[in-house]
Amino acid sequence: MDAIRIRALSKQYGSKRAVDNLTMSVPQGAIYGFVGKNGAGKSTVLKMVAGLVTPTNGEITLFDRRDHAATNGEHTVSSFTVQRVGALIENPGLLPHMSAFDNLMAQALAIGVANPKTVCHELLAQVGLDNTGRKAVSGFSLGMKQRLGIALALVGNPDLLLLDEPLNGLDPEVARTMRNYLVQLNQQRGITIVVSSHVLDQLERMCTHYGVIARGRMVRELTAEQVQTECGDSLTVRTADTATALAILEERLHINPADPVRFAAEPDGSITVSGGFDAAEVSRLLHETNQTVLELSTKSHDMEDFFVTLMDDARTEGGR
Ligand SMILES: Nc1ncnc2c1ncn2[C@@H]1O[C@H](COP(=O)(O)OP(=O)(O)OP(=O)(O)O)[C@@H](O)[C@H]1O
Repeated sequence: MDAIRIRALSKQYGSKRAVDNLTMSVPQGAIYGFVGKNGAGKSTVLKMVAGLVTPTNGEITLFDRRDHAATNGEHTVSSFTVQRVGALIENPGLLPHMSAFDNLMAQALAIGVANPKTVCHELLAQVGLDNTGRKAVSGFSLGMKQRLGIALALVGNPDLLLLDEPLNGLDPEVARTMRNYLVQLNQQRGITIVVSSHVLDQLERMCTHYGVIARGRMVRELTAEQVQTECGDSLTVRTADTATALAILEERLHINPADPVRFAAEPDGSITVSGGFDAAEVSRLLHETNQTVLELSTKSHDMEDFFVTLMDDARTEGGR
């Protein structure tokens, strides 16, 4: 089951189309990295999923319940969404003169949580803020505020957590602790988490799935395994006779079932070999079959480059 399924979602602000016919699927149990440049539309999508912004058009289904739909500007958010979705989007909405505990209590009482004191004490301990006592939130560091923001989003014990750039501005050590905490929430409590970021590095070590958004459109969704495969090494083969070389490689190259070899004939006449290939075996095969080899070179695909290319993808559409 998908925790979130979005079809043809759009949001228009005056003449600005912030989200444009977007499709998105977040499997239940995933940690979904929502990647895009500043202004790509990440926050707007998350706000629509959380019911904070009304879509101009489209359909949002949460846990197979389509009670969160918008057509021609009409929008309803059910109590189901309010109860099952926790969100930290842009400003955590903290009450600056109150303590961390009182902030959590205010939220717990507002949404009618059972045993609010116990729940709030437990959450404070989980995010490492149980030693802050009566200290007002206005004196907290950014990292402490972000952690409190996450605790606030968790007060209602949601099944889906939406976090908009939660690691921004945190020093690397705090960001690492936060990442570990999110993975723990996901693995131990089964919470599906969507984390947006314009910095891939922040997501790399925790996500099971990725969605890349550019100019309000979903460019591509892929699993962490697919990213690994696409970012592995590839081999460029250029021979005097591309068609024959391709046929020989496809027929005779040893295929590893765990990481099958893939071939692509490129427009410039070269062949790209990716997956679990053995460059020495390719070379030997071409030599044995008397192919005239003009080029045989390996290329490493950097994950950062891979995502930056995807994030830039919409540029070629010539804007909107
Ligand atoms: N309330 C609004 N009124 C008008 N335009 C808006 C509004 N909210 C967002 N936009 C515009 O919509 C586009 C998408 O914004 P959004 O905040 O969703 O992007 P983002 O990917 O979250 O970027 P960032 O990382 O900078 O927050 C931007 O061009 C933004 O200026």
